[in-house]
Amino acid sequence: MSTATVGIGLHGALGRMGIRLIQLIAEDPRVRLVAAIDREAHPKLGQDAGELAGIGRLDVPIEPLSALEKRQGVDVVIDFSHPSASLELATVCARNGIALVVGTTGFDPEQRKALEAASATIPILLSPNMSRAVNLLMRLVGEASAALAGVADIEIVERHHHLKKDSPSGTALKLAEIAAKASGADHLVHGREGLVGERKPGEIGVHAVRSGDCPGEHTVSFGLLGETLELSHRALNRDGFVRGAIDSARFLAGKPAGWYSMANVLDFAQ
Ligand SMILES: NC(=O)C1=CN([C@@H]2O[C@H](COP(=O)(O)OP(=O)(O)OC[C@H]3O[C@@H](n4cnc5c(N)ncnc54)[C@H](OP(=O)(O)O)[C@@H]3O)[C@@H](O)[C@H]2O)C=CC1
Ligand SMILES: O=C(O)C1=N[C@H](C(=O)O)C[C@H](O)C1
Repeated sequence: MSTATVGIGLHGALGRMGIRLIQLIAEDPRVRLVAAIDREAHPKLGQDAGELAGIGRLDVPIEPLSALEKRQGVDVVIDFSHPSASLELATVCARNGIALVVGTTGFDPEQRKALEAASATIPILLSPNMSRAVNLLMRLVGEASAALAGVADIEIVERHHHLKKDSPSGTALKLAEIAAKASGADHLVHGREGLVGERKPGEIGVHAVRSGDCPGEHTVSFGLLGETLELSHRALNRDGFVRGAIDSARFLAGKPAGWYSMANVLDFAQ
C-alpha cells in the first residue's frame, strides 16, 4: 500500500454508505476527501459534505458527476450508488484516468461486462462486500462446501434493511457462486413456494429477508443427516464495509489498469 495521502472522490456521497465514508475518511490521516458526488438535481447539491455528515465544514461541496472532470487531486473514486450510475461513473473515470472502487451491487451480466471493459483503461476493484470478516466467511464457505460436497444441503439466508433495492444481496450471490464452485451443486433456487416437491441434490437455496434497519447478515447452512453446520456474519453497523472500502482505495491508488478484487487487498480472501 502507498504511504502518500490518497485523494478520494465519493460517488453516492449522500447515501447510507456515503455519509459514513465522509465521517471515517475525515478520521483517517492516510486519505483525504477531495470530491463528493451524488445524483444530478439532488436537492442538496452545493451543500458541504462535512456539514451534511455532521462533522463540520470540509469545504467539499456535493456535486454532480460532471464536476469530477474538473476536480484536481482525485486518485480513486469509491462508488456506493446504483448500477446504472456506476456505469456512467466508470466512463468518466476511464476518460480521466481515475482508479475506481465499486461497492455497488445488483449489476446484470451486461453491466458487469461494461465495467470489466473499462478496466482495460483504469484499475477497477469490484466487491459486493468490503468487510474483512465477510471475506473470511467467503473463504470458510469455500472450504466447507468442498469438504461437504454431495453430503450437505447448502442454503443461504441474507437479511438486510427494508430500503435495500437489490435481492438477493450481492454477497449472497457471491457466496452461492463460491459454494457452487467448491461443491459442484450449481442450481440456484431463489426462495420456495407451493408444492415444489422434495429438495433436489444439486440445489443451493438463496433466501432474502428484508427487515427494519438491519445493516446486513449472511448465513450459509450445511444440512447433513442428524446435524447442521452454520457459518454466519452479522454486521452491527456499516463500519466494516466502510473501512474495507478505504483500504481498497489505498491499495488501488497508483496501480496499473486492470481488474482487482478484495483478494488483492486482503491476503486471505477468495
Ligand atoms: N460492497 C459493500 O461492502 C457494500 C455494498 N453496498 C451496496 O452499495 C450500494 C449503495 O448502498 P447504500 O449506501 O445503502 O444506498 P443508498 O441508497 O443509501 O445510497 C446510494 C446513493 O447513491 C445515490 N444515487 C442514486 N443514483 C445516482 C446517480 N445516478 N448518480 C449519483 N448518485 C446516485 C443515491 O441518491 P438517491 O437516494 O437520491 O437516489 C444515494 O445518495 C447498494 O448497491 C448496496 O447494495 C452497501 C453496503 C456495503
Ligand atoms: O445494501 C446493503 O446494505 C448491503 N449490500 C451489500 C450486498 O448486497 O451484498 C453488502 C452488505 O451486506 C450491505
